[in-house]
Amino acid sequence: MPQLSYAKYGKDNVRLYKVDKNEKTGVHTVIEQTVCTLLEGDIETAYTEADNGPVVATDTQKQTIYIKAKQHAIDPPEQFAAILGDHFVKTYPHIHAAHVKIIQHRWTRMTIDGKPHPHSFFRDGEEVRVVESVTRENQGVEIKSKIEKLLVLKSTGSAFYGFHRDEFTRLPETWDRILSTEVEAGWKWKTFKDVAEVKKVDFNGAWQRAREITLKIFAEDNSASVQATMYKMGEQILADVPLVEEVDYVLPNKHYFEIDLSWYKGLKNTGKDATVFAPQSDPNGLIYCTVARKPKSKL
Ligand SMILES: O=c1[nH]c(=O)c2[nH]c(=O)[nH]c2[nH]1
Repeated sequence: MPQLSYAKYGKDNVRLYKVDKNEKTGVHTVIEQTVCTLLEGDIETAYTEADNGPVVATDTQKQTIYIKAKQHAIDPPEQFAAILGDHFVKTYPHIHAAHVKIIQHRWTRMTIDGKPHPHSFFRDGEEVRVVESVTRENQGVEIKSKIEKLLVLKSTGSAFYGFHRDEFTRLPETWDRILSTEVEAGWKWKTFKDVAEVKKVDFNGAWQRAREITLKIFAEDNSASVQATMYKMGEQILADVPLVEEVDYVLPNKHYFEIDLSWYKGLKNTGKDATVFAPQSDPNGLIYCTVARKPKSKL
């Protein structure tokens, strides 16, 4: 006899825009997000007995996002996620957990004639700021903040040598290579007991710090490998943001291949003479790591 072993449901891809208009200065500040809410609880009969009684409609969840966005700040997104989660578990006695994911898109203020423009913005890249939260009834809120889709490249300052070699190995060692990746970085906060506790945290400062650390270490580290460089990033974020328990990175290694052009009039384009490369879309390396304060388990 089959049984429902797990269920959650909600509304995904709820697009949200909020503007703050400073009446005194005329300066507008805009935030655009894509929100997902998913609810868990005593909802089995909706699946097993076609009973819609316990179903807080996904449309209701969407309307709730709009109303709460009007009533509260939506920035920082971590705080807005906690407000939404708290609402769902407190309003509906049969809902015991609320998952909220918020993707915050970039709208960067334009500089016109050397001055910040009061109400015009541009999308400076596909990078997004992401928040994933789970609020559980009487158990507080777990929050993970993330940077995703931050594309970076360095044209030197990266090596890869001394790796294991056997009969399957073809890759030559290199002491100078191009390093490029699309950063996915996440930092998991300690569990907060309620929204009041969440409101005290400087999430925007932490996001800025994590981003600065990622870029600075990427640029300045004389990289021995993706693995060694990403570990340094994780260590530094843990050192700088005390409320963070764990940092993880997922970094694809986007390869740039040398092209031998010696067939054409002896052109030199390899080793130290390499200037024209072939960027590869696939396959790519894919390197994960999680850096925690206390050792939990061996890899
Ligand atoms: O930084 C790297 N790590 C690897 O594990 C690896 N493997 C590989 O082929 N190139 C690289 N580069």
